[in-house]
Amino acid sequence: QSVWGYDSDNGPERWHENYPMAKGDKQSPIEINSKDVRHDSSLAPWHASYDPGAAKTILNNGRTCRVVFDDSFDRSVLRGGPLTGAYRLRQLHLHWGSSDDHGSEHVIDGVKYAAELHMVHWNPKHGNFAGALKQPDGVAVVGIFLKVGKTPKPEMKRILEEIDNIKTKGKEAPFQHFDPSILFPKSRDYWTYHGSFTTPPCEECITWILLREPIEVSPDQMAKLRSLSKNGENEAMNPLVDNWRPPQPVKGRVVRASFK
Ligand SMILES: COc1ccc2c(ccc[n+]2C(=O)c2ccc(S(N)(=O)=O)cc2)c1
Ligand SMILES: [Zn+2]
Repeated sequence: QSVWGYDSDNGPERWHENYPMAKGDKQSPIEINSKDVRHDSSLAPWHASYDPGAAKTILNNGRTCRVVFDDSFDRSVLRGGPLTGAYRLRQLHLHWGSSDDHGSEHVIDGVKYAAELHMVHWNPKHGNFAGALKQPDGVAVVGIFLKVGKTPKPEMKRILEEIDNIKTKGKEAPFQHFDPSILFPKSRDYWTYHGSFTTPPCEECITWILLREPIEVSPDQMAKLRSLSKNGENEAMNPLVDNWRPPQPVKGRVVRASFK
């Protein structure tokens, strides 16, 4: 069974063969065009209250670099914005390109960012993550765009320093005392719409909250991400890059903005 990936023989164009939801009408990512966005003054601000002690490990699963958090109780939660109730932070991960001019999954007015960071939260009213995947209000993902610049955010350093310990697929390292809210940009402005996981099985259970202001990373921080391998330690190095799904059909969905 050909496991899904981002190569020509198992990439986004073929995911629907094993994961039919990939052809649904609420798929993510999407291209956001400001002219089609509707400012919604009733949208509340969002709030994250994360416990740095909830961070557990960082791992390379051959498709992304992921930081995992303890989500066994309401320890690190996201509230407000378009959400009802508190959603528990489960993991964060990234998508990036082979060069700085692309790599993000969502595209804003034609702009592709070098990378996109996803903070994944789930709604505990559905019992557990697996249950939440089956609900339209099951999951909330905060998306932060990364652009390459000269004043990199020092907080990204922490994640990228760990990269040396998880170079190959399957490698995991302890990653503790980390509060991911330090990665948030100054502005709280966001777009929100209903969509799906951007990886198989592509369930349509996600309330997306995309932050308007990108954060900056340095060229060598991007090079660090690109030094991860898709393969295991006893296999040939195969750079883990271009792990992004292209924009999917909007199909009449409305993207709302918290800002004018
Ligand atoms: C059974 O084990 C799993 C484990 C993880 C699963 C998953 C099903 C869907 C998404 N996930 C994810 O964790 C996941 C995948 C994609 C995204 S994304 N890129 O933020 O849409 C977020 C979260 C099943
Ligand atoms: Zn993602």
